Amino acid sequence: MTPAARQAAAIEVLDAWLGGDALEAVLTRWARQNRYAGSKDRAAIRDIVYDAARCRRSFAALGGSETGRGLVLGGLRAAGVDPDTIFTGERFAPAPLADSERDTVDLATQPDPVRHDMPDWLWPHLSESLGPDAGPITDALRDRAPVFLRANLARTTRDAARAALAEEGIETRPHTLSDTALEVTTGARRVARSKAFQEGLVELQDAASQAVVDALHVTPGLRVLDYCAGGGGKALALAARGAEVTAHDIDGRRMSDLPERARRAGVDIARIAPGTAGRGFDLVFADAPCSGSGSWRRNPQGKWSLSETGLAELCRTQAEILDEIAPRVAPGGRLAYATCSLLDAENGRQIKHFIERTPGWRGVAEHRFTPLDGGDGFYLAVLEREPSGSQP
Ligand SMILES: C[S@@+](CC[C@H](N)C(=O)[O-])C[C@H]1O[C@@H](n2cnc3c(N)ncnc32)[C@H](O)[C@@H]1O
Repeated sequence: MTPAARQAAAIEVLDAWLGGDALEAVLTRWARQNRYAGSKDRAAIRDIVYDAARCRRSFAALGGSETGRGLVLGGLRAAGVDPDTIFTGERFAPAPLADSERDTVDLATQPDPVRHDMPDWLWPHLSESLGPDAGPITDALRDRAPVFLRANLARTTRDAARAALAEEGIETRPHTLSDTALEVTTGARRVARSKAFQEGLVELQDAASQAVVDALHVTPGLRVLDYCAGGGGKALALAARGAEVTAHDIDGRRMSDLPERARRAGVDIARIAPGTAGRGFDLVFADAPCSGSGSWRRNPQGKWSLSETGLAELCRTQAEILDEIAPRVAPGGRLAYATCSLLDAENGRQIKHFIERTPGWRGVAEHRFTPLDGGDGFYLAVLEREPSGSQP
């Protein structure tokens, strides 16, 4: 496909997305209906579409309309590409620009939520949560996320994993966020098929997600309940550091890949049915459901689908989860609460309210990671239960 044909395909996909379909579903459908497109074409179209989804408002402003055509036009202008080289009207290319599409705007004159690609209602929450960093952090969410791997300490070291990947042509560099983190610099699309991955030397995991696990300072034999285990990314990292992990999730199906992932990683993780978590754990960890605002580089749809009522609902669920897990911590043990959110309502404020309403707990550590550190945005609070705590 020519560059112009790829942009035309992206216009079609974006129109379907703006019409309400999920981005991944539209991309899959487009590929099925256009089998002539090779893997390089599909990857290029995907990149165009995801860039436009991340930069929806600024591209729409630059392109003059919030349509697939407007987003693609705005994206070309943002990248400094002359749109007339793409909008040629030749076979498979988008139609030439109309006069009305030749007007351009200066992004610097646009309101903050447009310049930083955020919904209007969310901007005050972000400003309040991030202060003067709101602009730089939300701008970082407009970029593509790097691909990070976690060296699986249950099987190897970071240096050995790096060397094994390099033998397969996958180049990486250590990342400062975690002593297990590797950032892929070449060959990211080959990782999942590589021998190093298949043999469990590495896992795909964001670097800040790894840093969250590091900050839990797990020691071998520590009894950990991962209360919101989901696909098990953090459960696997905890087990690789020697913890005795019990994985729980309100939706047991979300943990269905965990046995296979644990086998590949060479670790044991006990899975329990929803609602059957016991008590007396040294550490109870809740990687809570959240807005996902720290990971909107990877899932840009999230920032447009989150609503004020949706956020309030998430905050209620997070408070309930904190109340559910607190009694499961042994006296003198720890509770850890994490989100991949940048919003104080889901993070510090949530913990402040928990400590206010729950006797017998004190905060011992708090960590905040933002995309400016390289990985996704994450929040972690670690609390300690008093040895003679008044919890039931
Ligand atoms: C952020 S994801 C977990 C990601 C996972 N820890 C990882 O590292 O791959 C949050 C998980 O919380 C689960 N969840 C939502 N509400 C819950 C609740 N009330 N109790 C337990 N789990 C819950 C969701 O099903 C989801 O799998």
